[in-house]
Amino acid sequence: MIETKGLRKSYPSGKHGRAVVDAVRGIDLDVRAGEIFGFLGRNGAGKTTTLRMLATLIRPDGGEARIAGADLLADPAAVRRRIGYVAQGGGTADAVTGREELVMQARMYGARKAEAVQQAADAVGAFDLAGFADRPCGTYSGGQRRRVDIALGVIHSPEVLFLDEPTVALDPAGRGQVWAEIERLRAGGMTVVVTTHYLDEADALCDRVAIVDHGQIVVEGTPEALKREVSGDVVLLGLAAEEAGPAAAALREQPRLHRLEPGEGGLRLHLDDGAAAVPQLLSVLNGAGIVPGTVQLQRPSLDDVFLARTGRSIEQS
Ligand SMILES: Nc1ncnc2c1ncn2[C@@H]1O[C@H](COP(=O)(O)OP(=O)(O)OP(=O)(O)O)[C@@H](O)[C@H]1O
Repeated sequence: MIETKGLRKSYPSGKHGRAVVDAVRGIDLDVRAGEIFGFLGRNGAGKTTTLRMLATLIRPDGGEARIAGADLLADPAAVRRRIGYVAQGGGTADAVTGREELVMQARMYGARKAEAVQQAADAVGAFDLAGFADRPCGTYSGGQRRRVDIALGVIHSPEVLFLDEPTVALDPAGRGQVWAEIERLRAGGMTVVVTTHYLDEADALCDRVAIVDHGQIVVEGTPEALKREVSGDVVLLGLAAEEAGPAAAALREQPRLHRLEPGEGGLRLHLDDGAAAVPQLLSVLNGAGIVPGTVQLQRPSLDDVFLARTGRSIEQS
């Protein structure tokens, strides 16, 4: 549905604009129809610039892209008709009601007056906006406003929707509502590309993700596959202080074990395939007369993937 090759963009920077910032340095993407694709990266990694290029808002300096069958550089107007774009922070005005915004948006896409009113009414129903659609947008909660933003982005039934940080600054309930809408759109067959730096959300909701760093994709895949590639799980054994030494001695030769260290009221074991290893560990400990008070298995998260692939956590700029 979206294929890009070597997409790049630089901006002039410095006092006289002579220096350049290479914001996007050659991005290859292959987003499939009907998937939620997550674009993950730190502030300044190049996510917004990439999205804005794909949404025809800025022209790439180089590379090529096809979106929903149309060529981005040769026929941006065709691309524009087939996509929706919701900017970071959206575009609603405080004094205007959600319904009025929806009608104006439908008109902008060429609908006649009556048709636009009907499309706005349909959107109010589909996005469950009836409770507030006739109040000015300035009175909405963050989550309500974002739902109106998304409804505006899809008023013309695009094939692809680009969402830039749709859940930033929302409380957990608002984030949940926004993701529920995104999932509903996907269930209706829409392809959704979303940037976020909430890795837990991306893990739970994206079919595939790409991690972007310094304007380039460093890795791409399903959250599951990426997490599997980060070697090893962690098993935490809760042990009495006097048991930790003998337990460490008994476990040191375990085949799947990479590292063993004291930690969190017992021992912390780094090993492959923790779920399979746990019964064996318990049986070895049992043989040494030790029964751990607690056993906890920690699988790698997308944060671990991010750290392993970029050398820093997503929170560090
Ligand atoms: N109009 C501009 N002029 C100059 N530099 C820019 C411009 N827009 C973006 N940049 C720079 O390009 C780089 C990439 O910015 P971009 O906004 O794409 O990153 P991002 O990953 O979306 O970050 P964020 O999550 O903070 O929005 C940054 O170094 C940014 O400062």
